[in-house]
Amino acid sequence: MENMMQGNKIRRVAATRMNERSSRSHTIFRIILESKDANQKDGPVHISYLNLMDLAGSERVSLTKAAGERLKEGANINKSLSVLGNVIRQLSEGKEFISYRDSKLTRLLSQALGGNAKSLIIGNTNDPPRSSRWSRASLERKSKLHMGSRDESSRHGEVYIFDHVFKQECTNSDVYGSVVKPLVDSFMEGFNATIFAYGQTSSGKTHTILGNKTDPGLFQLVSNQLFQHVADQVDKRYLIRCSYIEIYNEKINDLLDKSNQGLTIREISKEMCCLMQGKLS
Ligand SMILES: Nc1ncnc2c1ncn2[C@@H]1O[C@H](COP(=O)(O)OP(=O)(O)OP(=O)(O)O)[C@@H](O)[C@H]1O
Repeated sequence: MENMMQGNKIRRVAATRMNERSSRSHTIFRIILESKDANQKDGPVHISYLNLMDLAGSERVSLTKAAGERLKEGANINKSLSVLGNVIRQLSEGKEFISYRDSKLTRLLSQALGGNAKSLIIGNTNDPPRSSRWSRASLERKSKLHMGSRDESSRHGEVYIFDHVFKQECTNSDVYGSVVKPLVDSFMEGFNATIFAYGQTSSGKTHTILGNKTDPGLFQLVSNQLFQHVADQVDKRYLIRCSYIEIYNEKINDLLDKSNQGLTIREISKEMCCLMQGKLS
């Protein structure tokens, strides 16, 4: 936890007209869980990944009045979010070719988005919203119409289905209990999972992931559940590894080690992946 907080100090943030501490990079906090049967010395090792993503917010220059370096950052943020949107659309339409390689963000997430990996997108919205379509009142009203379980919003032929719409006064723990915990349960059962905080600038994405003393964020809540689970499973042995990186202007920087900047992505074959999971040995 302390390392994570240290990492946040070197994450790129800057003041814009929309947010005094606006994230200028996407961050990926990744937990890798390795587990094996405590009674089987050479038994298989199961590996699963959980990514907690604090995406930088999409920006409109007309609102942020960005110029110079801020403008360049904003352009990179918008471009990578657009690639992420394309990838998610291609996956949901079952396309054969998925354009993972169009941005560092999607390259790093390729294993966590495809296959039988599970994803959850938490859409944060501003108050007042930039568009009435995304106002809390509008979403809450529709949520009530749909008995609070699923919500649909349709305009220009687009249909959005929400698992849940939360009220303005809800806490990170409310979000965690309703929609995040089931995903973390799957992760501990061996599925790869990714949770995105997504939305416009200054809509509270970083607050969702990091929280504060009175309203702990998802990072703290996931860690609590994970370590409690590990402590309860006496017949299993676990290894937990973490990484915390940012993608800033298409450059990957290690937030846990200041000297480790401009990292390159190395890909491993599917066979090697299976070997690592103890399926072929
Ligand atoms: N639910 C909340 N409770 C209390 N404060 C909040 C909440 N959501 C957001 N804030 C506050 O609003 C401000 C903007 O939030 P935050 O920085 O999390 O937005 P963001 O979506 O990550 O923005 P950006 O994309 O520009 O980085 C911060 O000062 C944050 O502490």
